[in-house]
Parts: sequence; C-alpha cells; structure tokens
Amino acid sequence: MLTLSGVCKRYPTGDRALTDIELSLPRGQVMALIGPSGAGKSTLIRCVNRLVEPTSGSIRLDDTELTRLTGRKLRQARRAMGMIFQEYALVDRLSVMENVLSGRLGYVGFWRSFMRRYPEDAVVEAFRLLERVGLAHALDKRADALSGGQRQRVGIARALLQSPRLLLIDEPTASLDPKTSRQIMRLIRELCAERELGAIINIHDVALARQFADRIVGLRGGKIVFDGTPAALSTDILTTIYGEEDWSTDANDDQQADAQRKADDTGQASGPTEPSVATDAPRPAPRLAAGASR
Ligand SMILES: Nc1ncnc2c1ncn2[C@@H]1O[C@H](COP(=O)(O)OP(=O)(O)OP(=O)(O)O)[C@@H](O)[C@H]1O
Repeated sequence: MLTLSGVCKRYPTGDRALTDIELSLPRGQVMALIGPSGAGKSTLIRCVNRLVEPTSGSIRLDDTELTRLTGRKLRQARRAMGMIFQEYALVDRLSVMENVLSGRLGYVGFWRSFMRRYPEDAVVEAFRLLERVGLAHALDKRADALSGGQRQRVGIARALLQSPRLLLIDEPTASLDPKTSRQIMRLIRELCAERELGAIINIHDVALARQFADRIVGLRGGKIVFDGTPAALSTDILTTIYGEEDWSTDANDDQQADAQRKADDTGQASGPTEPSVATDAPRPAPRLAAGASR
C-alpha cells in the first residue's frame, strides 16, 4: 500500500537525515519505527506526508506517487494520511467534538469550517468515533479540561474522521504514564485491525513497540539497520540500532511484553514467564540490513 524506494533526505544545513530508504507497508500492518535521537524517524514520517520534502526517491501510496504532487492533489493525498502527534495538537478552547470535527477541515469548504457548520454525516461519524475511543460522555468538554490520555484519544478520533488509508503517528505516548501509554497503543492497534489501516509509529519505547507492533524497523544514522518481527529484536540487534548498552533488563521486559501481547491478542490473562510468541498476523521476514555497523 505504501512504498518508499531509494528515499534520501539532506537538509539545507547539509545534515543527511535519510539514505536510500526502501520500505513497503502492507494494508493493516502496524509498524514501529525505532532508533536513537537523530536517526531520522521524524524525517521519514514527515517525508511521507510531505511536511518535509525528500531530496530524492519515490514514495507511493497505492497508485499515487506522492513526491510529485502539488496544490490540490497534495491536499487530497494528505487526507488519506491521518497524523497523530505527541503533543496532541488540539485547539484548547474548542470542545472535544469540535476538535474531532476539525479532522474534516480538508473536506468542507473554508466558510463552512469557519462558521463551524459541518455536514450532518460528519457529526454522526464524529460521535460514533468518540464512542469508539471512549469519550462520548465528554464531547462538549473543552479540550484543555482533558487528561493526556483523553487528549490523545481525541487526536486519534480526529485523525480517523478524515477516513485515512494510513496513519502516521509521532511519539503518541511520549507524554503519558505507562498504563495510559499501553491503553493508547492498544487502541491504535485495535483500530488499525478494525479498519485495515496501515500505521507507522515513531516510538522511543522499545517495550511498547515490541508489545503492540506487527513489525519493527530500526533506523540508525538515516539508514534502516533492522526490519523484522518484534520476536527477532534481539539484544545484539538493539546494540546495532542504539549502540553498546546492557540490554538484559530490557530483554526481560520484552519477554513480558511478548507474553502480555499474547494475552491481549487472545483476551486471556498471562504470567510474566510465558515464552515469547509470534501472532498470526502476516509478518515480514527478519533481516539485518547489509552494511549495518555497530
Ligand atoms: N529542519 C531541520 N534542519 C536541519 N537538520 C534537521 C532538521 N530536522 C532534522 N534535522 C537533522 O536530521 C537528522 C534526523 O533528525 P530527526 O528529527 O528526523 O531524527 P529522529 O530520529 O526523529 O530524532 P528524535 O528521536 O530525537 O526526534 C538529525 O541529524 C537532525 O539534526
């Protein structure tokens, strides 16, 4: 569905943020993008929706070459890509419902949105989405009266209201406590499955990535150095991605994450000692990219 081929980005400052990125994201796949600070994760996500212009390469969403689009066609293509942000990007003085409806700004005309007159079907769908994310009771609350987790749920509902084919998610849990982070990641995963939505999630928390993603891509220095399943993310590979560190405690966390993930998928409780498991979802073959350095 989404295919990046030979994508490079060099900023005017000379920083080479991405080098020869080859990536294909099938419909319905949740992909976590991990890597150290400065690895190029945000740049990659922003190249896809053209908030950052790739220097070279091809980015295709289904049959559309995104890198060549301008004006109206670019706006149209962006509607197919829902963005969810770390800092939620809500309008504080507006209600929950109005924030969700702003997901339709790309569809309704300027004057209708200025007058805040949205089509009835948009309001019905916004209500349905707010129910789905567990916020129907709060639709007339001001956004600034919500907790971080609730604000992120509004951000998710807003992104879904634009009926995207793909979600681009930038550090969705960075400002949330561990339990709320899991709830948000679980919700994203469920929604992607329900709607057959592909998602790229830029995330620093490796345990969360392992628990909730179908696939993990590791970036280092603007290059893909790992592309595989959560189960294939060994301590050696973590060292390849992040550099030398004692990963043993994280490995234990990650085994627990795998067990938890299995419990989530089957709806059963599980203990921390269960072995790591693969889910039934189709997964790419793990590979350590050639030339990856430690
Ligand atoms: N607007 C910009 N102008 C110049 N260089 C930039 C710009 N944005 C990012 N860079 C550089 O590009 C590289 C990749 O940055 P990017 O923000 O994509 O990394 P990241 O993996 O998302 O990092 P973090 O996890 O800290 O957000 C870094 O060297 C960064 O300094």
